[in-house]
Amino acid sequence: MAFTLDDLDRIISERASADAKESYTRALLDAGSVRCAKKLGEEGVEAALATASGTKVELAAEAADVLYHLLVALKARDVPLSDVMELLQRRTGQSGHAEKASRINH
Ligand SMILES: N=c1c2ncn([C@@H]3O[C@H](COP(=O)(O)OP(=O)(O)OP(=O)(O)O)[C@@H](O)[C@H]3O)c2ncn1[C@@H]1O[C@H](COP(=O)(O)O)[C@@H](O)[C@H]1O
Repeated sequence: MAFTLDDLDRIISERASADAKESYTRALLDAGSVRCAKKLGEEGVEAALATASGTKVELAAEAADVLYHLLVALKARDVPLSDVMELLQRRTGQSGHAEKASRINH
């Protein structure tokens, strides 16, 4: 079966209770949400650079880093992945242009 974001999220939740010496995830969470935010920002920039001028392999690797660090950031702020997926699901009925207009008008 294909590996999913839910699978990665589950691993991150499990590793959150590991020892920080053994788990990069636990070490990041111990360092706090500002450190998680910094890593997410760095990986986002690296993914953007790879999108503009990297190879497809480089972009795939940077995208993997972004997804991992995004899930850790959500964990650091106690935002369940299911809340994010629910928002995305609600948006499926409309185009991106209509979704943007609805945010601007609120
Ligand atoms: N998917 C990932 C994953 N993707 C990226 N990374 C780490 O994210 C970091 C990327 O940051 P950089 O490239 O800037 O590397 P760095 O300079 O060493 O990082 P820092 O010292 O700045 O934190 C690297 O250390 C990567 O190893 C990940 N670390 C963990 N996972 C998953 O999380 C699971 C649990 O990991 P642990 O918590 O370490 O057991 C693993 O089994 C994986 O499934």
